[in-house]
Amino acid sequence: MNNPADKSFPVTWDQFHRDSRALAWRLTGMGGFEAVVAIARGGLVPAAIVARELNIRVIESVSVKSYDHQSQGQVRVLKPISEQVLEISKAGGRVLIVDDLVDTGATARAVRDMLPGAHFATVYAKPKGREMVDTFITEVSQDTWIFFPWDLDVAYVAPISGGTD
Ligand SMILES: O=P(O)(O)OC[C@H]1O[C@H](OP(=O)(O)OP(=O)(O)O)[C@H](O)[C@@H]1O
Ligand SMILES: O=c1[nH]c(=O)c2nc[nH]c2[nH]1
Ligand SMILES: [Mg+2]
Repeated sequence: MNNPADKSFPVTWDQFHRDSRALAWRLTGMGGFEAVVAIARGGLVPAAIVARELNIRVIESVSVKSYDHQSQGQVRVLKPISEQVLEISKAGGRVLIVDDLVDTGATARAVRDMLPGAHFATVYAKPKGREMVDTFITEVSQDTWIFFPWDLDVAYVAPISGGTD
């Protein structure tokens, strides 16, 4: 179980695009990947960006859910990986799994078990889960909650001094 995080790390669309591109750069030269598996929903956005940069056309998704707001529960698989992509991996083909972040590593562990030997990449990583990931771009502390642009809106924020004017 995760405690609600103390710190927040808001990410804009520009920053997320830049960080996802940086992930693609880091993955170049790691061998031609035949397919990308995006962990929906958060992994869909970086997977699209990475697949575009690395010219990968076979895109699969696996739907895994474990959080209600900031509380973690059991990892539930709502949509499995297709036989076609499992076969690519079993035949020795390189498969790239992409997610937006790894936190406790529970999601990554569940998906890794489905695709042993695949390369696992995330844009962000927290310390508890980073060992589960082969490649990531930015590490944040465990007590930080990352706010992704698709979960945000532009809103008023009170001054740092606490005053209202
Ligand atoms: O390392 P963990 O502790 O397992 O946490 C990381 C996972 O949690 C979030 O997904 P979530 O299950 O909230 O679903 P979503 O992608 O649809 O937002 C995030 O996108 C990762 O997939
Ligand atoms: O939007 C999110 N931000 C996070 O830091 C996080 N950790 C697990 N799941 C998460 N979702
Ligand atoms: Mg997710």
